[in-house]
Amino acid sequence: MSHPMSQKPDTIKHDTLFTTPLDKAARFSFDEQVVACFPDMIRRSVPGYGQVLAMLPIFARRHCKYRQQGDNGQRVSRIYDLGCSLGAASMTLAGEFEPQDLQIKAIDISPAMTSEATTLLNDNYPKHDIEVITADIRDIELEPCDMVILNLTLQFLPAADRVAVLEKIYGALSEGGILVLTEKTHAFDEQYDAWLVERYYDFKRANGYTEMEISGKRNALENVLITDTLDEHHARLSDVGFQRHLTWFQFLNFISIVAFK
Ligand SMILES: Nc1ncnc2c1ncn2[C@@H]1O[C@H](C[S@+](CC[C@H]([NH3+])C(=O)[O-])CC(=O)[O-])[C@@H](O)[C@H]1O
Ligand SMILES: O=C(O)C(=O)Cc1ccccc1
Repeated sequence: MSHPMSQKPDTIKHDTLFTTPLDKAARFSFDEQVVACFPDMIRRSVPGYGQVLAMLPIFARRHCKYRQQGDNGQRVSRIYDLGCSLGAASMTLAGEFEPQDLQIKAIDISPAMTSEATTLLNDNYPKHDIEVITADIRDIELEPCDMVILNLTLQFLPAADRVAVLEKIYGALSEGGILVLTEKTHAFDEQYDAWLVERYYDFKRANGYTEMEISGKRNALENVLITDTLDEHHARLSDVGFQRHLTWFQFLNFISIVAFK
């Protein structure tokens, strides 16, 4: 399987966003500048990003049982990709399923992201039923579905809004369906956390980021990307009704949980 974002390599810019000193107060935002280098940025900044994506079709194969009614009346599996950015998760799924088997709804609040995601998904998978929607995932209603993907998205919502989004997902999932929740976390223990953060910066250095880029991005993400601990994630999933949820992936401070309906 080719990497989902390797389809248009000539148009992907190298991430140089934090190579020059910036206004210290500048907040990170998913604007056109980030969109242009996003595949490079996320690959170099998120340990295990490609490995997590590659497992999504494998999970879908086991948990999507064509229970939903498609727009044309036939049975399909409906999958939500919430905070889809450029649609990498949707792209990976489309690549492994026949067009008639899936209905994908990919949602992101950033118009710069959804505009580019629409082009990428339509160009690569014109026959698939993929709808890209520009919306806040806190506001939308979810239709009955078999799989929900929150790949590095919940961490960008205000902490107070996270329960309501997860409750909505729990309510929409069919029996046997799954939520895949991937997040950056922090460790409760300060020493473990310091170790993980330092090794994460080593990971970034190994991927070519300089000290200025690392500290610039850290400042820009302050109060924008707000991490929970792994325990907080599991407690919240229990609170909204999920009786079974398992950490299936961890790479430094990045984790992925599967929650079973
Ligand atoms: N309230 C919101 N509603 C909708 N979208 C939102 C909201 N808040 C933030 N976003 C969107 O969540 C995405 C987070 S990136 C996801 C990567 C992708 N899942 C991937 O598999 O490549 C992760 C990262 O950059 O670390 C951005 O596109 C935001 O616009
Ligand atoms: O780069 C970081 O520090 C991260 O936590 C990952 C990331 C990747 C892409 C956008 C925002 C955060």
